[in-house]
Amino acid sequence: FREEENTLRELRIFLRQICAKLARNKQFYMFSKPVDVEEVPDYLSVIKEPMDLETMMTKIDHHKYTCAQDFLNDIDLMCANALEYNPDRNPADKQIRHRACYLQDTAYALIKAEMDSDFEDNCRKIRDDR
Ligand SMILES: CC(=O)c1csc(NC(=O)C2C[NH2+]C2)n1
Repeated sequence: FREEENTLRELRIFLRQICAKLARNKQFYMFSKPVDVEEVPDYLSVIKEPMDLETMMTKIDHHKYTCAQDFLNDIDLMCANALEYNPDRNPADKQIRHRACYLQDTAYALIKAEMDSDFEDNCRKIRDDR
């Protein structure tokens, strides 16, 4: 199982690079840390499972992701949360929804461009066998 641990270590290194790149983008700053309930008091009454890039970086370090799709599932959650919490037609909501979709597409494109599909297939086999 040494090979499996080597594969998962390589996955974590790769996902940290993706996560850091997304968190560096100023357009995604509202996704970079958990929503501050002081600033947005009703957030947790609307969004049952919050997600953000800092939390995702911690999940990488805690070995919570065994394949890229698990990571992308949290990206999808973060995006869905933003669309749910910002449904109105006003410019502020529209901009946050646009940024959420842009973040999601960027994450998928980065992973698809830089990840070998055989590597991801191997990771999913490790996940499914566990
Ligand atoms: C992370 C996220 O989706 C978020 C943080 S603040 C916010 N929305 C607002 O502050 C108001 C604009 N209409 C509500 N959405």
